[in-house]
Amino acid sequence: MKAVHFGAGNIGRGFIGAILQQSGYEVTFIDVNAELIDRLNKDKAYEVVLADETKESFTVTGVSGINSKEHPEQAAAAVAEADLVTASVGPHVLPFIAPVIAKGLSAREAGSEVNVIACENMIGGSDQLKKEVEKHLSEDEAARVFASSGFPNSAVDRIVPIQHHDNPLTIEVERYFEWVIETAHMKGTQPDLKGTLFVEDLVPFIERKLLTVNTGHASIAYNGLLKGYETVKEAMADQEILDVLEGVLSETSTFLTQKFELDKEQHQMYVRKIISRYKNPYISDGLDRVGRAPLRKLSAGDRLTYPAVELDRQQLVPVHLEKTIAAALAFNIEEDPESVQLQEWIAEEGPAAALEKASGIESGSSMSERIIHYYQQIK
Ligand SMILES: NC(=O)c1ccc[n+]([C@@H]2O[C@H](COP(=O)([O-])OP(=O)(O)OC[C@H]3O[C@@H](n4cnc5c(N)ncnc54)[C@H](O)[C@@H]3O)[C@@H](O)[C@H]2O)c1
Ligand SMILES: O=P(O)(O)OC[C@@H](O)[C@@H](O)[C@H](O)[C@H](O)CO
Repeated sequence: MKAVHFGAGNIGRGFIGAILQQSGYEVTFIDVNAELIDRLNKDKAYEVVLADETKESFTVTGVSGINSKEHPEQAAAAVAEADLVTASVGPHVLPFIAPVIAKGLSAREAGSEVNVIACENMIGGSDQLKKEVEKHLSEDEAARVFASSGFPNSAVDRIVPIQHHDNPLTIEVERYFEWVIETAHMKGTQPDLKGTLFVEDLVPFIERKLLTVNTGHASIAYNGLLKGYETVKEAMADQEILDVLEGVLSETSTFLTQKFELDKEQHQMYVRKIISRYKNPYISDGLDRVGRAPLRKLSAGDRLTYPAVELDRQQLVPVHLEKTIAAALAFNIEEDPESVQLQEWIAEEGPAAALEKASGIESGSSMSERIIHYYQQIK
């Protein structure tokens, strides 16, 4: 069986590629990073190390790579022959991998079924990828391609920080992982993927994950940076950061347990497990990585604004989410293009207009005023 995975980065190598290989797939990574692709083709294998007291490691073998910047036709040919296509490139990169996927799917043998699964931190990631792919197909081609290609949404959870090893392929990951895949939009036989959960409706799973793991993470990053910390580990040793984190997760818990009628005690256990993962002493994760792409993180359907606006609609004031949104406005990392853009908007138009542009929270609304009040306090 052949799998093609777009994005040979942290989650690609450290999670999805490893699961695919352990499930019997021969994995071809497609990436634009020449160093990674050349090394994959040279070594045909890489090492995954578990970030805990055991430091156990295993080798992912039988892998190769295609540089889609240099060889887009080879990348499309790999998609045409694949039994499964997956991606973890970041939500904003989906439009750039779509042409190759469209070309590959169009070139498949008539009726040969395949699933394309986006493994990104977003709600409806595969739906979004399908929309991007559709832009590169005529109406007739789209009807033919989508009759045999499924785009099941998925939720992926495993903390993989930025890596610093002599071998650029080596990857250190936490032992914990969760990969949930939606069956509703799947074509053909369900793939047999080790340790993966298949569910009819992904919405409760992706929202629970995004609004717990990622909202919590964002609060540690944005509030931690304000206090001069550089890593999650440093920030987690500060009681004030822990208090905001508890507050944020209590607010998203209120939203999630109501919306999905979750058992409160079980959800609390889930929250406690996530907090213990942030405290993993064997992982050093930069707050700049965790807070990266603040415009995406502040956007209306993402981890901060979405739960805050929903709670506000219920006349509940989500103080901790609002304080975290204010802290996100202050995220100022010059290597991060979205941070640069955000700071330009703030400088040119003021924080309330910048907040509205990023999140859709209307300038002059009571929520905007509270957030800007916190932002002025920070400044
Ligand atoms: N790292 C984590 O802890 C983690 C956990 C769960 C989910 N995710 C999600 O996984 C996705 C990837 O995150 P990551 O941490 O692995 O990032 P990453 O930067 O390590 O990996 C992304 C990879 O995509 C490649 N890429 C960029 N443009 C491309 C293109 N046009 N075609 C092919 N490849 C391209 C990059 O070169 C890079 O190797 C994101 O959506 C992220 O939210 C990350
Ligand atoms: O990848 P992002 O930028 O959406 O979010 C940063 C982190 O919160 C994220 O990568 C987590 O480490 C991951 O989602 C854990 O499963």
